[in-house]
Amino acid sequence: MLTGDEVGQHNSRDSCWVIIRGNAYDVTNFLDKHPGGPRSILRWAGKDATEEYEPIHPAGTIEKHLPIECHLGLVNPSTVSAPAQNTSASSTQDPAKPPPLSLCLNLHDIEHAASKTVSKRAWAYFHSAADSLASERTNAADWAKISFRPRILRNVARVSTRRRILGQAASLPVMIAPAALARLAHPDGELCLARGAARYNVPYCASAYSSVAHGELAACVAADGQGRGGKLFFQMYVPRARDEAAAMIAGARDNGCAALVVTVDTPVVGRREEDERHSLEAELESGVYVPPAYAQRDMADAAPDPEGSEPRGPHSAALDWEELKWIRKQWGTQSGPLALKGIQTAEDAKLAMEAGVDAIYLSNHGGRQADHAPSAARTMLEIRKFCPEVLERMEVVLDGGVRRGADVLKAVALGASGVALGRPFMYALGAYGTEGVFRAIEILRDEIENQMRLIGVTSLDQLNLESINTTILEQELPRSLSAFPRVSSKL
Ligand SMILES: Cc1cc2nc3c(=O)[nH]c(=O)nc-3n(C[C@H](O)[C@H](O)[C@H](O)COP(=O)(O)O)c2cc1C
Repeated sequence: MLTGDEVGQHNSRDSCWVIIRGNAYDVTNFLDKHPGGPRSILRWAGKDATEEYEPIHPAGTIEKHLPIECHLGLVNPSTVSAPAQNTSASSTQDPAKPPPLSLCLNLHDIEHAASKTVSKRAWAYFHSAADSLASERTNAADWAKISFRPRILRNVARVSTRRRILGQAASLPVMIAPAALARLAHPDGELCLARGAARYNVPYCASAYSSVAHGELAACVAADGQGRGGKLFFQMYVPRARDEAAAMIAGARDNGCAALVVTVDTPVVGRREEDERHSLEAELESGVYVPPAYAQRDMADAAPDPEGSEPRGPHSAALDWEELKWIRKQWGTQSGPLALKGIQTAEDAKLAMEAGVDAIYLSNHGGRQADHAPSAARTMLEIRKFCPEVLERMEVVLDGGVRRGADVLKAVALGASGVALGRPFMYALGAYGTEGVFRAIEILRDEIENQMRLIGVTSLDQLNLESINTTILEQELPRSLSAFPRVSSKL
């Protein structure tokens, strides 16, 4: 059995050992492969890193990524000193009690409860958006620019909210968007989302960076013990190495994921200043480096790229339409649809169609990637104006700034089969765990049903462009695009 002192001697970039759950690991050769960058590991070189590691890594991560010879064996616990710096920044404990869940009447109330109760680190990660925050603000503002054209006297005693999303039956036109690292805010993490998906039969698109193992999520989504069940989709960030990408795709298939959603708006991670600021402030306060939950900055200490100046982020910045063909082949056509997440222009929607993709997912990543990016509502209208054939040939889902049942219905009227929400579900699980996720879905369900009655529709397929007024947003669309020379200026 090793001692804490022995491990402590390997505390540098040249020889870096860490202790996790009582075992020592040699991570020297893994430093530059770590998706979060080497610095966040080096901070723990020679020490017990369990507290930092636990909330953000799913079970089995070490076994998957470290060759067996790097597993050094047990460390005598009586020889290991407690972590010197237990910064409140990394705490997942919730110091304040949220108000009773019954007082949350809408998703904004849940967000408010989360802002008071989740750790500062989790809040900074969930809440942050890129640069000037313009993309995030546009998302909310653009839903408000669309109004309804309510019809009356239509017998709306019974309404149906059923929908198919990425090929799967769902009880609502709602999907849980991929969002990473939920265990930063709650010990059950993404399991809370999976339970919500199972109970209410809505799809859950699990993030590649889920802090709960995908196998566990798949088992949880498949049944909630009462004969209900949802569907799990897998969101993939394409890694640099093809063998890693192939393993991810095979894993998604093995776990029975019913769709592969490839995120294409993330050649580098957006500059999320709230997240970075929290990390810097926590570092100042504690005197030790506190990594942002997830940011490009942490890559600064990675070894230089021998090939030149390609960004050192965790995802492939070299991903292109050619590489997509390879992904298409790996996933095949039997396992469910392949969707591209992060489409933001009519041109790329058309290219996706020509590339044989089954569905597009309009998104600016909740305003966390490109600054001044268009909202999904705007992109949808752009597609309708310049290449409407895309909507006949491919399913469209979208997200960004959706906070009300009315927003969901506007998106459906624009042509979306499903509408995803990211932050609201993270806030819900952060403040209230699984019950919070249940409540968030119930709020959306009630708002959707009520609004359907108030605008005179009894099923979602009755919604179309005549159900809404998009004049304000249309005025902000590009007048012409060289890729579509023969398009009229009307929708
Ligand atoms: C905390 C957080 C983590 C996220 N993680 C991922 C991810 O791992 N993969 C991904 O494709 N998108 C990710 N996103 C983006 C969401 O999938 C989604 O596009 C966005 O949250 C939608 O905007 P909304 O938060 O306004 O609903 C994340 C968003 C948040 C807020």
